[in-house]
Amino acid sequence: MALDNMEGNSLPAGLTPEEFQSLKSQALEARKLSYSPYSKFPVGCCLMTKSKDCFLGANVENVSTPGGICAERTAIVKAVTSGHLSDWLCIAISAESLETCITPCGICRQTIREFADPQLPVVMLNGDGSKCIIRTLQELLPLSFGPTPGTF
Ligand SMILES: O=c1ccn([C@H]2C[C@H](O)[C@@H](CO)O2)c(=O)[nH]1
Ligand SMILES: [Zn+2]
Repeated sequence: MALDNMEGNSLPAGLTPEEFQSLKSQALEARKLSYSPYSKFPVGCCLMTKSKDCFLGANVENVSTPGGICAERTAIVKAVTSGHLSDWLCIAISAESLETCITPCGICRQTIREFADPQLPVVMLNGDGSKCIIRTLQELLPLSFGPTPGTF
């Protein structure tokens, strides 16, 4: 419980408490955009840039399972194709479980790594935002293989 609450986490740098609340509620809200008839596991994502622009994503599945895409990568492709390649402030995700905070899959961690600094905060929420785990990308993907040699 302690780990999943704000304890051990610090507010992502550059965010006011109000902006953090908004980030969390947008990640929760984004679940409504999910197309997940196969898993019935809606996931929402809010990617916030340093200019506080928010890109929402949700998982979009396919009858051919590998054709599905996670919420995180949906938000990422929206941000990148809107010109936001290198100015990310943080990324937040939520599924429906009230007990457990969702954590990003390996492919999404690597996709985040393509564009973000290893210090990017990743905010992992439970289903109503009452629990939260915040870790840097580096903590989620140690010794990462990224596009800039020598940065892990
Ligand atoms: O961090 C995650 C984990 C899972 N999913 C999606 C993929 C699939 O559509 C469904 C079940 O795994 O949840 C995400 O979008 N993000
Ligand atoms: Zn993923």
